[in-house]
Amino acid sequence: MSLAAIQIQKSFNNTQVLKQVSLHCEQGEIVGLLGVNGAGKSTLFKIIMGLVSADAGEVSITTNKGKMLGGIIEKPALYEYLNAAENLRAFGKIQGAPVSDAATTSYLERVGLDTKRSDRVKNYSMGMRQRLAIAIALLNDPPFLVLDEPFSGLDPMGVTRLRTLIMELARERGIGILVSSHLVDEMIRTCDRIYVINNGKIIREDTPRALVEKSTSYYLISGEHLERSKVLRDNGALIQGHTARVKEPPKGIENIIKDLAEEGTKVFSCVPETDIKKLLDVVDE
Ligand SMILES: Nc1ncnc2c1ncn2[C@@H]1O[C@H](COP(=O)(O)OP(=O)(O)OP(=O)(O)O)[C@@H](O)[C@H]1O
Repeated sequence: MSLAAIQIQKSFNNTQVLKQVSLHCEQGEIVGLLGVNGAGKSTLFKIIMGLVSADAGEVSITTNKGKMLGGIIEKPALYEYLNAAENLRAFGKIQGAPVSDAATTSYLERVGLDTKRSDRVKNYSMGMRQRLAIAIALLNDPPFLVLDEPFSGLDPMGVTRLRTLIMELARERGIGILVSSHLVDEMIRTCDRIYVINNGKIIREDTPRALVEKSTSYYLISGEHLERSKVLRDNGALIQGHTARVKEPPKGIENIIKDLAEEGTKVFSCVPETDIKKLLDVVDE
């Protein structure tokens, strides 16, 4: 089973916002669409969801399932004055597939929401809303999910939990997930494959590893007694407390980590300092 957008074109008021955009997502795969504000992510997802029509191109979903696609575009739309179970039942009715009490509980459990909670969703945090919206999108078990900027507005804990949920849905349930974001770090951590969109055009398709390499010049290394490290000094690192900012040398960051281990410096983490502009600049050259 696969989902594909093929050569999609779209203009608003004579301005082309999608230029021959093609992408695909297979079952169980998490595919990212990474781009800055206004790049065309939401428009493409709306076209894939059938909410907006394309001027040219086609969306193809090969599946034998009844409901092919579930999704959240922009902010999750929920009935504020209903509780979570009532929301699921209301959306089930709209989708023409009434949800039993047992199924309601199972959908809430699947997205990690408290099945006992009975107050209206008006009181819910952004993270809880996203989860409930995903439960609604999962009604009738579509093989594909489209999530537009699901991480926006979440606190760091909410981001981690949502990422875990997305990964579980893909790995354990085989759902193909298309997810958009303007955050390189989030895409790198979450996705199997990433498309970069700029000015309505897909300008690259990469693995997370390749994107880290292309979007990163500096790494933040956390560890113990970094100020005593000769390796960091020799590599011109800027050290502040337990953190050192170091430029990746031509021989690769992994060699600095290896040298630090040999030197006896304890390292807790090494995180790339990603910059989306580096991905866009390369193409502008
Ligand atoms: N209905 C519309 N009418 C006119 N212009 C539109 C419409 N919808 C989107 N656009 C324009 O299309 C371009 C792409 O917008 P889109 O919302 O797809 O970008 P995005 O990458 O999702 O951005 P963001 O991350 O800010 O949501 C923007 O210039 C936007 O102003």
